[in-house]
Amino acid sequence: MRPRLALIPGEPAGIGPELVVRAAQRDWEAELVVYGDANTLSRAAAALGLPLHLHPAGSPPPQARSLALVEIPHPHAAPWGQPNPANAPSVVAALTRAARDCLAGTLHGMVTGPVHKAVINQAGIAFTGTTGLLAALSGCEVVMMLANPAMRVALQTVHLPLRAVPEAITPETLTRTLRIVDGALRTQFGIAAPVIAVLGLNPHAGEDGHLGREELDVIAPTLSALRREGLHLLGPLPADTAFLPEKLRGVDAVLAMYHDQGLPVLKHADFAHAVNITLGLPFPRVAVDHGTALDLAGTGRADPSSLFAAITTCTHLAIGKRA
Ligand SMILES: NC(=O)c1ccc[n+]([C@@H]2O[C@H](COP(=O)([O-])OP(=O)(O)OC[C@H]3O[C@@H](n4cnc5c(N)ncnc54)[C@H](O)[C@@H]3O)[C@@H](O)[C@H]2O)c1
Ligand SMILES: N[C@H](C(=O)O)[C@H](O)COP(=O)(O)O
Repeated sequence: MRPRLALIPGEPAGIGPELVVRAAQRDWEAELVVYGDANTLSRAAAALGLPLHLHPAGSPPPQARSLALVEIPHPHAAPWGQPNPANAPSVVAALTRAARDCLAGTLHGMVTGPVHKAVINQAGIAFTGTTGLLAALSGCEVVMMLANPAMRVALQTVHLPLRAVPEAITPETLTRTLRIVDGALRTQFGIAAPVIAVLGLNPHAGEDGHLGREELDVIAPTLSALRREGLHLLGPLPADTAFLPEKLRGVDAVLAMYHDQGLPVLKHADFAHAVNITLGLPFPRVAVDHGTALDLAGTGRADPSSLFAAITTCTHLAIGKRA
């Protein structure tokens, strides 16, 4: 089966459009259908001095390396590096249409470029990220997991202010997260008995309650209950040493309690080849691990490796290969 995947450039003033142009220079195992704005993509191709061939989705490609396009126009041609909130509704519409087509089964997955959360909120659209949008559209509980050749890191809490994190870690939410991660590692990644290393929240995993009680009161008892269900869980582990290479040996994923507990380590280990996978959806969704990089937009200096890894990962997930 040749999977058909949506490819969504994201914020038009960022590096997403030029990364899509870079992807268009290659042959892919999957059929890529861009949900985006032809004018923005053509401007990105001109900025890079690269060819770009687009044809309407549903019609046969007129030549090799032509990308199918579902046209979702942006009302403003925003200069590179200067997002315009007036484009936010069409940015969100591209994500929404692709997700609906995945849910309807006409697409086998979606690959998303970077969006600018603040600009979308400035437009009056409440938006914590594409992951949250997809959870709402699909009615599914989801977990964000980033992965690169060095490690996989899933997040218990994602785009929350730090002060809201402790109260978001409850036996119920932690149980739900760990069941989703364990289930996805088994079914999507083909790992028969996955081992998940669960980090503590506090320094030194709470130091027996002297530096915080979340480990004793919430995390440890939840892990004990889930171990009785057959999950292979380590922890709660002190986060400062959990990522040492010898500690990661035999670990299939790390569960971090909050965004910046886990992601800086993963992005430091290999920013270029990391991807962001949404677990728990009925279709694969894989995103780049980086943001809109407004400082680089239009310069041709943005590295397309994460987008390429996202396309490959989504293809493998869509055809049921181990990723
Ligand atoms: N997948 C996503 O949609 C996604 C992911 C992360 C951040 N964001 C959003 O992007 C916006 C900007 O975030 P930020 O500035 O914190 O992070 P960023 O990733 O956009 O930029 C951080 C640094 O990394 C560099 N960088 C990023 N991607 C690069 C690439 N492909 N090649 C070379 N260098 C690259 C940038 O130039 C910058 O110096 C925010 O709104 C954030 O929420 C979106
Ligand atoms: N937390 C993600 C990262 O650091 O890469 C990113 O902001 C993207 O989130 P969404 O997939 O929810 O847009």
